[in-house]
Amino acid sequence: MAEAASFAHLWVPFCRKHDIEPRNPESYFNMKRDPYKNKVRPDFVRDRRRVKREYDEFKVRVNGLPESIRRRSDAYNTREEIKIMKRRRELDYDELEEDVKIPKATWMADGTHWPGTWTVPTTEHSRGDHASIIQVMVKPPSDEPLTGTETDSSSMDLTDIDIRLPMLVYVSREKRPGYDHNKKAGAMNALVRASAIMSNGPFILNLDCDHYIFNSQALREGMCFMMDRGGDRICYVQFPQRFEGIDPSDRYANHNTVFFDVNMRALDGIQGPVYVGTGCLFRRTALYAFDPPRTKEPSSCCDCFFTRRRKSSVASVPDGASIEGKSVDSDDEEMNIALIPKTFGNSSLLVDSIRVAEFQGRPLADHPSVKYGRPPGALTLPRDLLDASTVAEAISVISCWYEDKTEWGLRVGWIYGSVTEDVVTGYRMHNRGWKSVYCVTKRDAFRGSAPINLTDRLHQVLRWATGSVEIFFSRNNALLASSKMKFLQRIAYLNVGIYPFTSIFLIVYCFLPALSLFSGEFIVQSLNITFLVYLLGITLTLIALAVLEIKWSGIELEDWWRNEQFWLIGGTSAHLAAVLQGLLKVIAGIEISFTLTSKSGGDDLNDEYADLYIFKWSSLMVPPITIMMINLIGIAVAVCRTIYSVIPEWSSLLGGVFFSFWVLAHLYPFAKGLMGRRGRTPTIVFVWSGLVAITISLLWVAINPPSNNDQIGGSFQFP
Ligand SMILES: O=c1ccn([C@@H]2O[C@H](COP(=O)(O)OP(=O)(O)O[C@H]3O[C@H](CO)[C@@H](O)[C@H](O)[C@H]3O)[C@@H](O)[C@H]2O)c(=O)[nH]1
Ligand SMILES: [Mn+2]
Repeated sequence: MAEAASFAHLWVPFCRKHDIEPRNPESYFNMKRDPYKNKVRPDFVRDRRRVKREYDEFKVRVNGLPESIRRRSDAYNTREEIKIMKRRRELDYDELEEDVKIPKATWMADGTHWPGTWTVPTTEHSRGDHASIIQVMVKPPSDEPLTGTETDSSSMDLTDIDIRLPMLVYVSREKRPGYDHNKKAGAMNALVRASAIMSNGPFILNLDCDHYIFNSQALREGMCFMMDRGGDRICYVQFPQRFEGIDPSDRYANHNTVFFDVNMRALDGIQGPVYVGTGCLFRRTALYAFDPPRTKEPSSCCDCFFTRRRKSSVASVPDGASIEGKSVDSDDEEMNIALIPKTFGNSSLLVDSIRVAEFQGRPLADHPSVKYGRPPGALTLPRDLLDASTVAEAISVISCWYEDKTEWGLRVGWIYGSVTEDVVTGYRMHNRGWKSVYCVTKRDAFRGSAPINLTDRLHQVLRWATGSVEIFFSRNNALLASSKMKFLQRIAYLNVGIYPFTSIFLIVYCFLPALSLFSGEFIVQSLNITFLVYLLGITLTLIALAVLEIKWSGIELEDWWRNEQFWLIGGTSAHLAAVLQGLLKVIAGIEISFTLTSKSGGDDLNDEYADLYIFKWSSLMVPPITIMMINLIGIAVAVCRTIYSVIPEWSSLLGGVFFSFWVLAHLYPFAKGLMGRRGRTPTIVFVWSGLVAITISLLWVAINPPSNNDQIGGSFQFP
């Protein structure tokens, strides 16, 4: 972090001077595009060369860190040992002659112990057992712009360039064995509290560790929504997730275009997109579980804070002053103060910051229609300097016990207890009546990496589906939504909870064509007019839906087809597993564990998409493999029968085989995934699925022996 912060002092002014995009040095320097296009400043070439060199040196230093930290720590540890030995000798202990045992500590450059995990982990210095850490890596900037100067030829000319950097703070919350740290949601909540005390920005951008900013102007676009008239009723602005490093054919629908360019856009027209965990700009007070302003029933739920807040802040410019001394009705006030530790915990700095954040997040009162606006100039007041006591308070709010007996994770902040904490967190806000906005920028706002091999992708989908099943069986089921949630939004959230259950029907549909080939009977016994009309109606609706989806969203037909394919692949494997796991959890109370989705590292220099071919066996693959096998066997059996029958009915065979092919076409990417790069599929896969397929086939034949008429494919005939 220190290395990055120091590089930033050169990098950020460089980006500002020459309008560099993206502002991620790694992807900027690896861009395939001509870096000199549209660049006119004559010193660009020199500056770029200089920065590139610094960046390369920075990378090499970072690579050398494990080694240099080890050497430094060894030196310090030896020094400590010598010190102790000397002291012993002075105290005449030398006859004991025993070895000095001191822990192999990891040391920082300033000669102190690293508070976090040590290279040789010990108690209080290991993963899951260490103190809170807050390090201010870049100090808060000045309030006034600070321009650079013209310097000697060796470095950059920064005249008229604002060289300020935003404050950068490293935060690692306290971890102790025996505490539930609530994974990402817990981490986010610690960050929300620490930042409330240290900077208290009224808006919070949240990015995953595998995402970066691709468009430095995206935030402004988000802010436009927040600051617009009525923008104070927006809880968050969600940007689409875009991915890099995905194989050009996007075999496993990693881009998720149908979700991000159809579903999310559609939701934008109702109450707003769901929160998808990253690339999201939040209003801080919405995270604090307040209702949006101007809700019809002000004291409907337990949000007494909001009532107080509104009453007291009509004309005041809060400047971090404490709640006391405000002209509010005293009864109300007492109740609220008593409630605060219960909701937000025992930090008065944190509680005081809430009102400031609310005030600063309001739209500018520059128009009569802006209610509770912020008077112009209110934000230009210089901010307080960071002092030691503030940092100490920030450290205390990221301790393990801080959330005890508070509402963090229950009502406030990111919600705990779900593997898809994001959906639940957003749902709670919509449920309070907040609106969200979907912001699709012309140039991608953020970009991230996604798991591109089959196994990791399936596990990712499994985790999402598991989260959905959990939501279905929890109080966050949209059936129990409040009246503040719009009707169609409720349907959408209901769908989020229900979709994994469709896997049950999907599985049946995938087996039916094969089974009808085995039995020689079509699924439908008699094709009457009513049935055909229904069938036609449904088919036309589906086609119309697809056409509209493609037309409105502007996605490619290929994207849509990939999505259909992966819907079936995920549906028959991950969704089914999620439903089973979810039922296990609800009925038997057996907990689910999941692993962090692995990233496409791109270590293989020869093949950019080497990860795509990684194959790890997973039991999730059994159902799709079985479906493929059975359908293939079904086709083979039907073809044989037709060939050897007295009067071969080719058209009816075609009718039956068509449906099997339809299923197989969906599973094609999956089959490709199984093959690996050079067909290195573990034999176990085929042994297992072969066994399962044969068992099912035999069972079917035993239960339902084929009828004697040689009509394979049943009475269904193609014209
Ligand atoms: O114990 C944990 C696990 C995860 N994370 C963070 O969570 C992010 C998401 O994890 P990842 O393995 O990348 O999962 P994805 O499937 O790529 O994530 C999607 O789905 C998650 C929940 O389903 C959301 O939290 C993510 O924002 C969303 O991008 C990571 O980047 C981490 O920053 C933690 O902080 N602590
Ligand atoms: Mn991710």
